[in-house]
Amino acid sequence: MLSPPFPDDVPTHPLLVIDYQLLQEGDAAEIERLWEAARKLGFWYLKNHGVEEEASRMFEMGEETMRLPLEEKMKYEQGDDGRSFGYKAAGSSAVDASGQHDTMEFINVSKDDALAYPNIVHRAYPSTVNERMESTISPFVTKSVHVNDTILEIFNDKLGLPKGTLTRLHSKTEYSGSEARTTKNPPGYAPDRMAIGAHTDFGSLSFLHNRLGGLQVLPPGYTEWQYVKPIPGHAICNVGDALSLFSGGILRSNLHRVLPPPGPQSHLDRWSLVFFTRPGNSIVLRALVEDSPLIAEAVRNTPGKNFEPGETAKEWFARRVKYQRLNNRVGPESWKTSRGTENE
Ligand SMILES: O=C(O)CCC(=O)C(=O)O
Ligand SMILES: [Fe+2]
Repeated sequence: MLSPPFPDDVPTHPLLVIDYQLLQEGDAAEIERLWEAARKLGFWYLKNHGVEEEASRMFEMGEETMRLPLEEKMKYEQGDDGRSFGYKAAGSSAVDASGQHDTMEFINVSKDDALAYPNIVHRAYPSTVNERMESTISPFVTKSVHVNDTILEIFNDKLGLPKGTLTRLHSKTEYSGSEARTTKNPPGYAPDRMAIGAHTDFGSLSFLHNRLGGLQVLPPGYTEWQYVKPIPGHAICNVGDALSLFSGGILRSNLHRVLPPPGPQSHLDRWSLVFFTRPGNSIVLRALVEDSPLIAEAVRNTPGKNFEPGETAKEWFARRVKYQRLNNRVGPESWKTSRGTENE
């Protein structure tokens, strides 16, 4: 898919490029660079991840799904009770406290549903999803889980946690909010109109595939949003709230948002694809202070911060999704209720 280049006259933020191949080989210098990226910004590029073909097929699945009549897609809508799985129509969520609506549609497929197919764990999906569950979605999910698990194991060691701690919190045997998401944002909106509002991700790790620009980060100490330039073959990875809480804030869950693609890309449909790894539903989100002296020390050194929101991963996730939905909005306080680690 050839598209006009990302413009060179907009502010971009460089991310460290991490080589997944080297991570798998246990390369100490590469692990150190990943550790730096995850603590300082919480975002990095990942190359040599081996999921390019599966990602391309996921984009095809997304195109087939978004081409369905809106009425058909709405049969699989995520609803207002805080569930993410299913279809999210453009305009159903707020992008800020004023209640401005988002412009992006999603299809979210649960990891559990993809891997159990044709059995249903959580819910049913449109025909275009079902037709590609085995050929496209399940292989993408399986590979993405493996990439994120590899990174979680590295963080486990660097955080000084007993072996297998983070793996256990993201267990293969417990259902979770982990999901694959394909998004579409149509052209025609003002260049500064948010497609998705400023947020931190809700789970542990996000594995994002972008073709066009539009993703922006607000790096620590900055007051101006910066674009993250898409690089062919490079995924964009980031830390989410759950992992930030587990680590006592050592790992950074950074604010980001999506605008229309800048410059000559602005007249195109913008597609993106994410795999979100989230903890098992029953896992209580809190700093793992008893398991790691490093985490205990990090918490001691940031006395103003609350690393114990008193929610399970499922509750945290549902609250955040639910109160972003405009159907649940009663005022600016609804946006506040939907927040995670953003304001800390
Ligand atoms: O589309 C993108 O580039 C990012 C999407 C995102 O931040 C999200 O879905 O949480
Ligand atoms: Fe995000």
